[in-house]
Amino acid sequence: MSGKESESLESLLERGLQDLELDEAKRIIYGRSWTKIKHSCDVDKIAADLSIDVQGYTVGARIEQTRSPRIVRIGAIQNAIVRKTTDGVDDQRNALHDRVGKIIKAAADLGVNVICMQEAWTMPFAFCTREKLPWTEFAESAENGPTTRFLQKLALKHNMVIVSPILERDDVTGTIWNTAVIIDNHGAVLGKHRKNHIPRVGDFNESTYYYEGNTGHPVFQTEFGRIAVNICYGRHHPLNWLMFGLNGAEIVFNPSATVSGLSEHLWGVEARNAAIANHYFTCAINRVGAESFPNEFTSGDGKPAHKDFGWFYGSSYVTAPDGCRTPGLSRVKDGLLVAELDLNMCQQVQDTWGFKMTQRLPLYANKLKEASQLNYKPQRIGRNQTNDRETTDE
Ligand SMILES: NC(=O)NCCC(=O)O
Repeated sequence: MSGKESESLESLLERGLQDLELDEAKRIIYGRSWTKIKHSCDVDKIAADLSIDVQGYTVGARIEQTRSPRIVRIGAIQNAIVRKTTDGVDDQRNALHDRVGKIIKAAADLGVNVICMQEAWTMPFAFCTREKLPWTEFAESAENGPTTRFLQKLALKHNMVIVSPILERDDVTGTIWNTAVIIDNHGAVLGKHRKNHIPRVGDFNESTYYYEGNTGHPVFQTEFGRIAVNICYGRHHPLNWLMFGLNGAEIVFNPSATVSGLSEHLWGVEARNAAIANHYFTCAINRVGAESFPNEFTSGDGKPAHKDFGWFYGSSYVTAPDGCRTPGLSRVKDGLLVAELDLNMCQQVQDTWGFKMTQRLPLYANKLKEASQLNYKPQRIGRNQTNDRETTDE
């Protein structure tokens, strides 16, 4: 590799494998393959005009006798920041509104019913700096801020549900939260969800800005299915995914911001496993590109002072309840992923595998209550492993 970021896992596979071998490799990695959507409009022109990676896939469920298919098209937008981090806050946010607004329009042309952007899509992921200004000025009201106002018009115009992960400034307390705002297809703010699990890893110094969320695990009932949002670091917590499932989610969006060298080998595992374990669709979305900040920072992890976060590797993808996933979007380009799915698959897979029947919630509820007590005694059997070696002065 010439030191340049590789385009995608798929492009690497396609360079090394041909035809049947390539199909077999993808079958082993991704499971039953999704079929490319045959769009009526000129997708290549959309991709060229916007300079984005546009991919569209469809997966069907079995036809039932007593229920019609519940076909929904979901969209994921991944994008780099548009302006420099040293530009004005309003200029940076407006440039992102303009860029993402064009991609939302393209998604509408491609028939998307529900769309989700990446985590904190209206700003650079500046939480690495631990600086309060100007970054906290990106925080805005979930219900009445400029971003929600901007998207409400688009949601109504395109008859589209929009999931907008932003930095929220609580209207009453003035506190800041990492929040996903859900706007329904009539332009109304349906509600919001605040990020449940806040990282303290690498340069992800988010706990400097906001606390763990206090909105629980809401599932939003929309005309295009029951949706929920698991924001980034929450993807590492299976109980977080579980609760959205217990609340009846059919699609869980995972808007994220994460970098190569930290999480890329986990990226294809966690949202995919959540879909399998909870019998719902997941949509993992990651931003792309590198973001450099004016002042050097360190994060107490031994790395020398630096001004950037590393490479946000995109690679957004969708997984069906049966564990079959789409290829990922580009690692290096802005992108729009369209996935057409039949929500009936959730119940069909649940009936086939039965995890909601076999998951033994009362057992684990009791065990978790015990394990969360300060005086918890781990259930261990057998001899203690003696780790202490004889030390000899040589
Ligand atoms: N935004 C965020 O929570 N990132 C934490 C790092 C990771 O989860 O990969």
